[in-house]
Amino acid sequence: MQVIEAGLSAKGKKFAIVVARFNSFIVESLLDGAVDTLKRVGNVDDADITVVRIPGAFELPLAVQKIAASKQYDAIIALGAVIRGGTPHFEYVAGECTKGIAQVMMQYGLPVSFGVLTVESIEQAIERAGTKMGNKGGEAASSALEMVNVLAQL
Ligand SMILES: Nc1c(NC[C@H](O)[C@H](O)[C@H](O)CO)[nH]c(=O)[nH]c1=O
Ligand SMILES: CC(=O)[C@@H](O)COP(=O)(O)O
Repeated sequence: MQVIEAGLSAKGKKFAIVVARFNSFIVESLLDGAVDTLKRVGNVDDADITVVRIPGAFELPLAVQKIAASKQYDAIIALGAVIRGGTPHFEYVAGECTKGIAQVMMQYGLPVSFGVLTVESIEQAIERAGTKMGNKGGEAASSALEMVNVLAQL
């Protein structure tokens, strides 16, 4: 049996983090978690991390696509927070964001981590942005580190 798996150290690799500004009080904590994981777990240098800010989760796929097309990065981490309101708006924003990011990942064969919260309430968002349910930005960064290293072996 051959097993291909990889660690998380990715010194010398380049990462772009795309940050949606909508619900920024949550997303900034996801960004903190992602940067901390890249540096502390992945040994990634500060100079190898680029942060790109955009308006909202709906814009994430286009920004991610443009970054992937630049061929300057080994992985992209998409961060945002879509919080359900009183109308069906949530379904459209979250749906297009998810679908679009997945499409870019497949189109370019580049790891794109999905660090976008899609939650029912602000409380659920807070829990996932560095409190009792962990930090989903950090988890997305961890997935990006692992995928960069796994893909290098395939
Ligand atoms: N409601 C949320 C949005 N809405 C804004 C859209 O993402 C987009 O910026 C706007 O429609 C202009 O194209 N964005 C989030 O990130 N989170 C939300 O909960
Ligand atoms: C993404 C959303 O659902 C939310 O921000 C929009 O709120 P609403 O549905 O109350 O307009």
